[in-house]
Parts: sequence; structure tokens; C-alpha cells
Amino acid sequence: MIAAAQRIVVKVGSSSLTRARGGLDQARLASLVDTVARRVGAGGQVVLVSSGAIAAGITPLGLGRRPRDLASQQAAASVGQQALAHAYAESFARYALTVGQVLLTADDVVRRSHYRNAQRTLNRLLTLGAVPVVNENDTVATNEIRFGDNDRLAALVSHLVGADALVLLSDVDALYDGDPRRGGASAILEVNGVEDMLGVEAGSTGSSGLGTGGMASKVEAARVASSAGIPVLLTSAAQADRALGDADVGTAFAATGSRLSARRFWLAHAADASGRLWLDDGAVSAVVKRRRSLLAAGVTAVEGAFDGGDVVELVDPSGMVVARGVVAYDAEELPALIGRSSHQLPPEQRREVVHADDLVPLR
Ligand SMILES: Nc1ncnc2c1ncn2[C@@H]1O[C@H](COP(=O)(O)OP(=O)(O)O)[C@@H](O)[C@H]1O
Ligand SMILES: N[C@@H](CCC(=O)OP(=O)(O)O)C(=O)O
Repeated sequence: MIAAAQRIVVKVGSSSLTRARGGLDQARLASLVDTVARRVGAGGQVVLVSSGAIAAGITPLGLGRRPRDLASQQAAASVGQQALAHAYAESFARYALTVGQVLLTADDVVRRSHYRNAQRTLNRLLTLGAVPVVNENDTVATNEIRFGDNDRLAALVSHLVGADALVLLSDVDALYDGDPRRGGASAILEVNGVEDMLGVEAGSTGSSGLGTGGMASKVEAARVASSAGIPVLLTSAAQADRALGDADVGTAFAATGSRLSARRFWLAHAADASGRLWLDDGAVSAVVKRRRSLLAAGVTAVEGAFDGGDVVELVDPSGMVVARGVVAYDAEELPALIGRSSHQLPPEQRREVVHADDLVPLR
């Protein structure tokens, strides 16, 4: 799958680039660069999503360990990102390759107008033969608006650049059915759909204390990318060379959905939801299976303060999110309409609550 891909996004975690007590591990970074450069030399295009700014700033600032407070994390990222960019530039220069640093905030990927901006820059860097090195812009991101971990960022960037595959590199060689630190867990070689994930426990803390998100955020990123038609390979940075070749390593997540337009992908995965609509079983089946518009008759409850035109989540009677869409009414208007069929409503209130064109099922 990866061997045949032309444009790929490779995401590498903090734990794979930095030493246990912080500070960049130049040898591991150089080995990753060797792998990426080989691929680019063979005509492939690679976007590198690299974590490690905060971890790389720990030693130069004498912090001792990964800081917990936002201001120190921002300071560490400021120092560490600079070191990271410098190290990549020097290392890729061994292959006469130029790197372009792209620091994104969640807003740059989540707001549709900004999305196109980032897309244009990344595409141009790639066509000019440079290697874009992407990270979250941690120095200005606050807790409320930041991605926090780069797995989700990598999934969004994969869609943004129309990647043929996403490779997630960590310190563990595959997804296991339980945390491998506890022992007795078995590696999962392929994930072809949600049924392969039943019973899998993906922890949300990393082993090194340097990264964030753990395996849970990688599984979620793999779900986002694969459901939008992008296959994902999850393995360790130590196996990167084999992963980008044609060796069978790690866990392969098959593409489960088809490519979505930028707008539908944004609706499904990137946009912030301002509220929730609870659906009865009939409405769930109409929306998810038959791809119909959501009518007021199938809505049982409304949560949140939203205006018509905002994005909301549609949830089934058990509370599971089954779709997201752009709602046509303000939150205050809906209670008077829900549960009523169209012929019971005045003509001006007979429009769909969420039109099928503005709705993306998530199952
Ligand atoms: N089911 C699982 N399969 C594999 N690893 C798991 C699982 N659950 C928890 N983990 C832990 O997640 C860690 C990877 O997460 P993290 O340290 O955040 O990575 P990174 O810094 O590369 O983003 C692994 O080292 C492993 O200990
Ligand atoms: N933007 C942050 C990434 C945060 C992080 O640690 O992510 P990861 O190691 O991918 O779980 C940084 O560069 O430190």
C-alpha cells in the first residue's frame, strides 16, 4: 500500500525524536530523514508532520521534564521548534533537499477559508520539490484551541494535501489489542473496519512521558483518514525504512470510505460542533442508511446554543454520534417543531432541519 503511494504524509511522534529526558536525538532524526529523502529521491512526495518541539525545548531551558503548564510548554515549543527546524534543514541538506516549515493552528485547518491557504502552501512546496515539515504552532495555541497531539493534525493534513497514504510512526511497532506495556497483548496486523477494533484497548497515555495522546489518538486519527479514503499504516520509527518500502510491518488500516470533498471532510471531521440533535431510530436509519435529509419529526431533543448555518452533531437514542451536519434553524426555534410531521407545521417551517446535502453520516 505505501510502496505504490505517490504522495504520503509521515507523522513522527515526540518519543521517536527525543531522548528520554528531553532534547533532540540527532541520530534518530537523521535516520528518519534518510528514509524520507530516499523516497523523495525516487520521485515520491512526502509531507512530514513532526512532533517534538516541546520535548526538544526541555533540555536547552533546563526544565528537567515535560512542563505541564501552558506558558512553559509554549516557551519550550518556541525553543524546541527552532532546534527541530534547524536539525531537519541540516539533515535534509545532506541530500540537497530543502525543507519548508509550516506551523498550523487548529483554526488554520478547521476554518474553511484558512484551510485553502494551508492547502495552497503545502501543494506549492511539494511541486517545488521541497519537504514540508508541519507542526502545530504551539507558541500561540492555547489549551482551548489547540490540537494537543499531532495525530489528528496529521489526519487532517493528509486529506488537505490529497495524500495517497498516511504513515504514523511511534515508539511501538503496531497497534496491540491492549497496552503492550502490560504484557500479553497481541499485535493487530490489519484493520478493515470497526469490527476489527472491537475489544481493542488503546491507551491515552504514551510510554515516554514526552508525547501526548497515546495510542487512542492514533487510532482516532487512523479512523478519520481511513474513513475519508486514505489508508493508514501505524508502526515504529525504527521500522520507517521498511514501512516506506514494501515490507509488511505494523498495522494497516484499510480505506473504509471514499474520498470526501473538502467541504464534506470539513463537516465530518474538522468543523467545531455547536450543539446536538437527538434522533429517534427511524430518523437514524433515514439519515445514515438512506442518506435522507433530517426532518423535524425524527428529532427528540435539542442541546446547545446554535444558529442556523452552524454545524451540529446528530446522535442516536444511545447518545452515539451518527452524523454531523449544518442545521437550518436556530436552537430556540426547534423545540416548537420537533416531533411534528411536515403537514402539522406552517409552510414556512416545513424545510428540512438538516438537508441531505449538508449532512455527513459517520457510520
Ligand atoms: N493498544 C495499544 N497498542 C499499542 N500501544 C499502546 C496501546 N495502548 C497504549 N499504548 C501505548 O501508546 C504508546 C504510544 O503513544 P505516544 O507515546 O503518545 O506516541 P507518540 O509520541 O509517538 O505520538 C506506546 O508506546 C504504548 O505504550
Ligand atoms: N506540537 C507538539 C506535539 C505534541 C506531542 O507530543 O505529540 P505526539 O508526540 O505526536 O503525541 C510538539 O511538537 O511538541
